Amino acid sequence: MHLACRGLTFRYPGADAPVFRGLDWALDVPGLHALFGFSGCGKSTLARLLARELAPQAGECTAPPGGPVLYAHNAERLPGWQTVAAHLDSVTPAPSRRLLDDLVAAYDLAPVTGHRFGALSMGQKNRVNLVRYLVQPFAVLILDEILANVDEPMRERILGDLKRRFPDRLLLYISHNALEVARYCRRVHVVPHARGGVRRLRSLDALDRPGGGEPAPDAAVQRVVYDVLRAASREAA
Ligand SMILES: Nc1ncnc2c1ncn2[C@@H]1O[C@H](COP(=O)(O)OP(=O)(O)OP(=O)(O)O)[C@@H](O)[C@H]1O
Repeated sequence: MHLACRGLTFRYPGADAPVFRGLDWALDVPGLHALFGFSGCGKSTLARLLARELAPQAGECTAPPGGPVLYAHNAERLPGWQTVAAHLDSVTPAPSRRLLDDLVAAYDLAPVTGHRFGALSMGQKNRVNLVRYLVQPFAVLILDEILANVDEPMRERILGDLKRRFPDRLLLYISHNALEVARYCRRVHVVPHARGGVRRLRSLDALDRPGGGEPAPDAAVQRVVYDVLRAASREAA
């Protein structure tokens, strides 16, 4: 399994500098991974390149076999006039019916399935949007700030569930929460801030037990992630 970029160069029309300049990066194990970096470093741009919503000026992205690369983000809006149940029913393929019921229960959406999408809170909308993607066939699902406005216990519940439920598929989670990505993600792929374009990412393995054995305190875990991000950004500046 490989989700990869080779020699990826991308510049927005009219921009002074590229966001990526000859980026080489590969992700070769399934499970829940994270893309982490300061605001504006290029996480969403990379996600859209991987999902082929944007075309690079040079280089390419390759996806693993077994389905499309889907890109879910927190600004997506479903039809406001339809009930949640009607919408989820209409987009769920027959083999995923059971999965849909499980996810609605697990993510605490049962109380709002009879409501119109437009009448939901932001956190409820984002959970419905997430479920809508999880029931589709995919090889890779990119989750860009998909749990924004969802409370902490529910975020933890969902991230734990994603890890357990989809161990053989590739989920790439974009979040600004260092502790969350370090605790839940198999690898954290750190995107440095690089003025002339990002050339490489740093990948950190399972950070929840850096000392081996005992879980490390929250502050220590956060520090590891930010130390790597700052060092990579200094190097790339
Ligand atoms: N449509 C666009 N046109 C021109 N420049 C853009 C466009 N979208 C993003 N950019 C620029 O590209 C860079 C990377 O943006 P991107 O949205 O990928 O960052 P990000 O890491 O996802 O940020 P955040 O964490 O704030 O969501 C930023 O400098 C941004 O200003």
